[in-house]
Amino acid sequence: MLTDPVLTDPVPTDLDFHVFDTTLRDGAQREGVSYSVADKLAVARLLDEVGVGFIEGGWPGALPKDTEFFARARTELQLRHAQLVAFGATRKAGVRVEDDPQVQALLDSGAPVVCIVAKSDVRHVREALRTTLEENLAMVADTVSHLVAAGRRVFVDCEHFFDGYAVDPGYGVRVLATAFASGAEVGVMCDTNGGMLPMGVARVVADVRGQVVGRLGIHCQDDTGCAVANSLAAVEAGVTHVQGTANGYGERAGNADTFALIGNLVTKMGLPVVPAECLPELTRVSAAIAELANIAPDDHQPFVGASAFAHKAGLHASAIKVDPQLYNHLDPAVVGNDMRILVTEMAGRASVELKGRELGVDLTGQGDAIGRVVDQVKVLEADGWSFEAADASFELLLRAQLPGAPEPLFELESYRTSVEHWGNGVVVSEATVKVHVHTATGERERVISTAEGNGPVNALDNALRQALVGRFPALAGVSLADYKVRILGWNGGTSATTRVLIDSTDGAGEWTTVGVHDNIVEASWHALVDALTYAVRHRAG
Ligand SMILES: CC(=O)SCCNC(=O)CCNC(=O)[C@H](O)C(C)(C)COP(=O)(O)OP(=O)(O)OC[C@H]1O[C@@H](n2cnc3c(N)ncnc32)[C@H](O)[C@@H]1OP(=O)(O)O
Ligand SMILES: CC(=O)C(=O)O
Repeated sequence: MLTDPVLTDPVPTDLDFHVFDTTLRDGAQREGVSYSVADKLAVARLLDEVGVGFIEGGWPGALPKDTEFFARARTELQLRHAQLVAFGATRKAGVRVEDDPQVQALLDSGAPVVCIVAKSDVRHVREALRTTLEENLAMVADTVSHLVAAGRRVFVDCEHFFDGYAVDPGYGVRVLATAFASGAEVGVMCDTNGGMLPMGVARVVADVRGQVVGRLGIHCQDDTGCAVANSLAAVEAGVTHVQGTANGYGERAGNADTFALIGNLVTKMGLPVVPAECLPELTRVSAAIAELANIAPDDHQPFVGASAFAHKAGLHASAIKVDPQLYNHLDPAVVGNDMRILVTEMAGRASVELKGRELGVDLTGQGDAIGRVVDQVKVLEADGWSFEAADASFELLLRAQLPGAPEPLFELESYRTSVEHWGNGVVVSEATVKVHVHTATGERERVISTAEGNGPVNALDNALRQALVGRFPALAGVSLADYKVRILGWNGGTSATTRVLIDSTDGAGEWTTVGVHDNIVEASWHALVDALTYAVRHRAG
């Protein structure tokens, strides 16, 4: 019997339904992903926070890292909701289950649940396993009974179930029936090659339900882009165990996305498959796992992406102003996400009003100013400017149209930058700025400042901040965090319109500004001036 359980009893939902996450097993089969054991432990903790019932941690015995993961999980993982699952295969053909080291490693892992993969397509049994259909059934029966006798809960992943069903439906059903008769708790129908569509999945699941007694599950790969839809169709047809991976990471095109599955099952199908308090964790956990996997988050991912509730079109904004539900399929807060309004060339007056609200700018009675901002943004965007990612530049532009708008921080007399390549291979930039700064007593003071930098923009930034810091001390704590350049189109020769985005930080927060010009240094200058102006007006004290 199991003597050293890894986990405490899970906190049940009020529904008999399994959400089974395989980020750490199938998700790790995605090209480019390689978790350390510490990463795997961190991912497991995060998955537990979204309330999944089962976390498949890997294949102990096959991968040393996974063996270590299960060993460390015994002392380092305290999960509140999930049970840990060890993945493995049925015993080898012609080998006694007691003598199969791969099966023994599953027991040694200490995981309270074991999920074994079994062949359920006659072609795979004959061609890949090179054994008989009867021996494959014996492999399933022996492995399941052995693990159950040792006190494990056993789930069986029936590989290539749907493809096999098209060739010999009776055999896949026999594999499921054998698994259940041997003590398996779940028989999972796998769309291993990911070639199914929802209609086909629903048909097969409904057909199989009438032929076996036991909990059926679904595992879908995303090769047709239908993994989530296929899984939901299977639920509709009667399965009560769904497998997915965080952000849909997985072999080839990936798996069903656990977060989209949970979002849809709870909010669209009315199935409380995770504890209610876990649902708002989806967005945070999705981003944190992307970080650990070292994959840039997909902003457009349903439910949890940064753009999942971002509205660009003016007509959308005008309806959202009346009622956000008119253009949102869900209140974003339900899954821990936020609605955002984007002000671009596609904006109308309502977009600017809502953006103003988001930025904390009071636009009551400012109809004319709002109209001027809409027009100005359209003209600037036609010239290559983009305020979508540059909220700080937009806020300065907006406030400049309001009564009592503040004076610029300084007037520019001139700036100059140079790049020197010294004989020893060192490249140094220098910049000089000449500005007129308004002093506290209202005088105009001419300041000339020269500074070096590792590039012309860095030198300009240093020289300008040096010129202004005496008057605006908060600038001492401001620095460039990121610098992005986009060439918007060649005008011939080396001339092109260049858009520069600058992220600045004062240690407590970040803000983004934009500049556009044919000359990259001048484009950068615009973005720099906005960055420092924003720091003085909206970050200082
Ligand atoms: C659909 C899925 O995603 S299932 C998950 C697949 N995951 C992985 O393969 C990742 C981890 N895999 C590994 O580390 C290795 O492949 C190992 C350790 C499992 C096996 O490595 P090796 O012993 O070198 O074998 P190899 O990978 O070449 O072949 C797999 C063996 O398992 C057998 N096998 C395949 N599926 C099953 C099964 N369901 N039940 C029993 N045996 C199986 C094959 O017949 C083959 O046996 P053979 O060596 O006697 O010909
Ligand atoms: C088990 C599994 O990962 C599959 O069949 O795709």
